[in-house]
Amino acid sequence: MTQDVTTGRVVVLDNGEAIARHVADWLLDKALAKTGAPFVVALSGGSTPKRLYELMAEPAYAARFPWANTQFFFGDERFVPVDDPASNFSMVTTALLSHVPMPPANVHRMKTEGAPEVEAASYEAALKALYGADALDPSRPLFDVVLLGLGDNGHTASLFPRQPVLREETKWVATCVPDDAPHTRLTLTYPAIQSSRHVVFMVTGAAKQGAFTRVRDADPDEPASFITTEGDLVWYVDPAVVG
Ligand SMILES: O=C1O[C@H](COP(=O)(O)O)[C@@H](O)[C@H](O)[C@H]1O
Repeated sequence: MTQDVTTGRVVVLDNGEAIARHVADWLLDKALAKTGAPFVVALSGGSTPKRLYELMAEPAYAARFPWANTQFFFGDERFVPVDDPASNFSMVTTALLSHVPMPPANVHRMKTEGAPEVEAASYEAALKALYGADALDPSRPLFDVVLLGLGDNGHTASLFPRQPVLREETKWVATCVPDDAPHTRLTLTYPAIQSSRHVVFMVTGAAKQGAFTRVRDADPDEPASFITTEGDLVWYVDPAVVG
């Protein structure tokens, strides 16, 4: 089922498994179609993306995916040690990276060893090095795909309600200290996410219904209401999300 909403297109699939399988197939097609330049993806944390990563690690899928031509960045990270269970990098490593022949140099984790502001600046420098410029050109998006989730409280990546990072117009990567969730965060900012060919939200479960409804109604207090892209934006949700 597809329906129009304020922000992007909404596709309702049966459950998280169906969403993960659909996005895995779609991502493989996009990756194989990208030739002559790296396929650049910003990965999300979260439970539904985790199943996507597990599917990508399956041998039949992994054998077809162009790992060497792909660059993985992260949309956000909790400022915890790299092996902490709360680390998005740790989750992606366990679900995917430890099973596939991805060149380590193609995986760009958000580091948490130094001060948060220093690590945010360092990550932005890595993105700029890949992009080959310090200014984003709308005709040449930074990311092929940005994967995103939606928190119960309306956050996406680590763009949390009421936080100064929501007003960031210059930086590509910034810190965020949520007042209603644990851990300082590093996150892509709105301008960096906007510099994309595709934004894909994966959202499941009744707990997300309230936040999703508010985003659909363009509630200005929901950070996800302001996600934009130079390309197309799709919300993959299950029936519990739309209610
Ligand atoms: O904190 C985070 O949560 C969001 C949503 O995760 P979910 O498990 O509730 O779907 C996620 O998109 C983000 O990457 C993560 O750091």
